[in-house]
Amino acid sequence: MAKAVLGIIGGSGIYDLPGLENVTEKRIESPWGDPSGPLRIGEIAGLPVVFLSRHDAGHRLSPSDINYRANIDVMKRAGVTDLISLSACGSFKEELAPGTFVLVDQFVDRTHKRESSFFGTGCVAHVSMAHPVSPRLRIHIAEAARAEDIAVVRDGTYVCMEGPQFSSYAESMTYKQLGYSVIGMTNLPEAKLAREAEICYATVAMVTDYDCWHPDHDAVTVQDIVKVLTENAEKAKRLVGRLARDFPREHEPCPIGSDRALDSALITAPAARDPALLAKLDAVAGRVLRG
Ligand SMILES: CSC[C@H]1O[C@H](OP(=O)(O)O)[C@H](O)[C@@H]1O
Ligand SMILES: Nc1ncnc2[nH]cnc12
Repeated sequence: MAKAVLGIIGGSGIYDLPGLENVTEKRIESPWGDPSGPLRIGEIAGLPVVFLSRHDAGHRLSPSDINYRANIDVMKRAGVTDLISLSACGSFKEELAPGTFVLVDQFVDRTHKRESSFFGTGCVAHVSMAHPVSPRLRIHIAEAARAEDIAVVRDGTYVCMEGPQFSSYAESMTYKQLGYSVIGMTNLPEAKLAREAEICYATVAMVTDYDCWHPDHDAVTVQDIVKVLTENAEKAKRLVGRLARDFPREHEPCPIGSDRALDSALITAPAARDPALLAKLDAVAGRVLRG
């Protein structure tokens, strides 16, 4: 069995991972372009942990400008088997108040400017996204949260909007009426690409606001979000510390096959494959392409 390597992508408010020990900062080259920044590679309680700040230091990158393909590719090159996103989000449910952590199990894609596949002309693949989140990872996160006395909601649907503007009132009401739980701007391209790269993925969606649907709350502003972020970030770091301490040292096979997603996904005949694209796919799909 492969050694488990835990990847953490930090979103808004999480630009570093205190508690990471023996850290080396590494800039891994990717054929997909520049990742958000260097990887911080270290360990927590002996477990290898790789951290990447999604928006980079100083929140330099907007959600539409993040190179999600390069980010997932370098995580794969660093050996990450299990990837957790720590993300800020707005809430569509009264009971999911700011400060609540939601372990989402479904995503809805409302983005339109993202490169969210490694595959294309010269090597076509269709992976399943029926269950985008690795159930085992969600269970481990929920157990770590219980041990740390951090309240989490164990399921929910995250709608990923393009942004960077927040939703209009009509959009917010529509998503609420459709029964979605939370909204953000970043997680769906990551979930899709992680699946293609056969990395187990889970999201900790940390509620910062009620978007703009709530009659008793003003429309969301960055200032409001930042106030809640600091508190959420402190809890998230505690959660990750516990998760890493208790995480299995061997990668557990994913019950829904996230880590074997390419077994039945490639459709382009070997003779029709483009060698240049195959070269770029070396890290994410080498397992199946090399045979
Ligand atoms: C700072 S508010 C909007 C911003 O926050 C979320 O970022 P992340 O998912 O990286 O935590 C949201 O997706 C937007 O990018
Ligand atoms: N209301 C909201 N909409 C989109 N992304 C968010 N991130 C945090 N709050 C958000």
